[in-house]
Amino acid sequence: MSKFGCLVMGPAGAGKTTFCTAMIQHLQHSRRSCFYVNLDPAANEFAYQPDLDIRDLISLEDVMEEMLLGPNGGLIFCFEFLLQNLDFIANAIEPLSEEYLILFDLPGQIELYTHIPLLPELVKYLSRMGPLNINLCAAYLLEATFVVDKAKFFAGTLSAMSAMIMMELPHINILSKMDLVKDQVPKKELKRFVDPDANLLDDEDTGRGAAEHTVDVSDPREVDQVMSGDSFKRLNRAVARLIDDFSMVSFLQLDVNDEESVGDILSYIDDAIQFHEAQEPKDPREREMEEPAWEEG
Ligand SMILES: Nc1nc2c(ncn2[C@@H]2O[C@H](COP(=O)(O)OP(=O)(O)OP(=O)(O)O)[C@@H](O)[C@H]2O)c(=O)[nH]1
Repeated sequence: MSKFGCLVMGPAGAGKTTFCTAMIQHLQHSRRSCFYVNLDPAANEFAYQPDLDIRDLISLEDVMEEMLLGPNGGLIFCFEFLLQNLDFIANAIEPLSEEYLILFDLPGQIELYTHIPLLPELVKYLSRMGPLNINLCAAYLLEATFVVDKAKFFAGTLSAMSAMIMMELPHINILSKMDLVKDQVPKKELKRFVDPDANLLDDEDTGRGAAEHTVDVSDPREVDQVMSGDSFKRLNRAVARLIDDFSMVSFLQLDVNDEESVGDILSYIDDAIQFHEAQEPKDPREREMEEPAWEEG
């Protein structure tokens, strides 16, 4: 029997927990079952108490105190500990039927999505490749307020791409907190961020025609000059073109105060994990054939 889930990812403060809350409410209104898993060992408050909470296994505060680690080292320790105690997740999830949507609320430390292999290892365990056999997708949230600063927006887009490459899961990118920008940024302009358009950066002074110069990276003054000058703008443009040329990233827009917007995102999640197909009644023999064979070790 398959299970269905969504990993909610994104930088600190992107609105992951708020999104999970809105999604739980929407699922409840639609009479659908939801299982909410908090995987952030530093989380504080929740509108909905998680059904499974990593803090019942290990808390970041205790780790930092006992191991004399900072917040980032502490988080890595917590995830390593979770990976050594996967029964903690399995015992809670194994009994769930395929009607449940399992929401995993992840921490906001960006390094988890960029260069530390802990999350891919967890994904492998949870997903169809592993014993829990969850049809998983990833929802990556980026704050819509980033559209005001185009370089920041493209840097955020790169982090979303990095997560896509690391997780190898069906992936949905979401511009969160749309309520904060929809009255400030014209709809037509916003559309250019939804399917990122490299020409956005051409709208600004891009320093075309600046003299080519090899930078001495050992000289902080030269590096400073580059980061605030023409080379930096050219680098931004090159990155934006790469994203645009390969149509690598596009965004859905989320306004958590608008039930329709939350419902639209849920439809994309359902499609990505093929939720509705699994709810159709099946011939028992067909069901048996679909069960993947998982071998221990
Ligand atoms: N206006 C507005 N504020 C939001 C929205 N979503 C989240 N916020 C606010 O943004 C802040 C961070 O929201 P969270 O949901 O805690 O973000 P998070 O990504 O879970 O944060 P971390 O767990 O620290 O990574 C809170 O103050 C929220 O009230 C939104 O859609 N609109």
